[in-house]
Amino acid sequence: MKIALIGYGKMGQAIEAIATAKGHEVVHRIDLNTQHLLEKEHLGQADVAIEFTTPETAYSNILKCFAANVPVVVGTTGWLDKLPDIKARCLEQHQGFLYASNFSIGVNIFFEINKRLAELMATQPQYDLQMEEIHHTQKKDAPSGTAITLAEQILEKVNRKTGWVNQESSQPQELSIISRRINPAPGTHTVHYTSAIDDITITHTAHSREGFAAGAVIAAEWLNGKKGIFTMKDVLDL
Ligand SMILES: NC(=O)C1=CN([C@@H]2O[C@H](COP(=O)(O)OP(=O)(O)OC[C@H]3O[C@@H](n4cnc5c(N)ncnc54)[C@H](O)[C@@H]3O)[C@@H](O)[C@H]2O)C=CC1
Ligand SMILES: O=C(O)C1=N[C@H](C(=O)O)C[C@H](O)C1
Repeated sequence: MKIALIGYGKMGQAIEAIATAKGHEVVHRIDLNTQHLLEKEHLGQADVAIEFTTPETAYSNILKCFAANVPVVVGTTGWLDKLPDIKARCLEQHQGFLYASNFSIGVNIFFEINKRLAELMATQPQYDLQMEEIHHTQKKDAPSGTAITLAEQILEKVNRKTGWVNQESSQPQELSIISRRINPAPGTHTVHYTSAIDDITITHTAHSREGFAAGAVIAAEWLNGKKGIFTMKDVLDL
């Protein structure tokens, strides 16, 4: 499979190592100084694009993939206000698009555990809850995309929380997400349920970026040749 990497930073390089070890060919490494490679004549040479850039640039890069008729796997976080627009354009233009706030298999299993725990806690108002995410200091967005996914899953089930805030909160209806930036931290996410009697805590800790990169390559292999809007849940059949 011919891959165009859009964003050749920490994730782009980790993805290249895994993709080439699996026998794929990286035909473009697109970064700030090689923006001309986003044009259709170049990008169109790839079977699939993998986009890990910045919250400010993901949207226009995805549109370039649509224009070049190349399915795109997107891992960039912090741009979700534009997700409805991207989904609409994807369908209008008959393109392939797969976004995940976290590509690691472990986190996607953790998402399923989080949903089930929230379902059980929905009828147990004696438990309050709080979330925490820890990442390296170069991270641009807060809370993390993964934390937002976890919070949305919880809010769908636990009616005593009406929304999330990215700070400590004394308002019982607010789900507090605390963001910490410490080096080195590839990504740790925790959901704490606390009561006067006991606590239940679930945590996923990434030991490196390998899980995110391996998941992104699996997603690209799966998306190759497909049209439509997908997530990691489709890839892993969860
Ligand atoms: N969904 C997931 O599983 C994961 C998502 N991420 C997200 O991926 C994104 C990138 O993360 P890292 O690689 O760690 O960041 P990074 O800062 O190491 O790399 C980003 C790269 O994008 C480049 N870039 C900036 N604007 C660009 C443009 N217009 N076109 C092409 N390249 C451009 C930068 O020069 C830089 O090399 C972040 O939003 C992060 O939150 C990170 C890890 C896992
Ligand atoms: O920026 C990162 O590094 C990560 N970003 C993703 C997020 O925002 O959830 C996924 C992972 O936690 C690493």
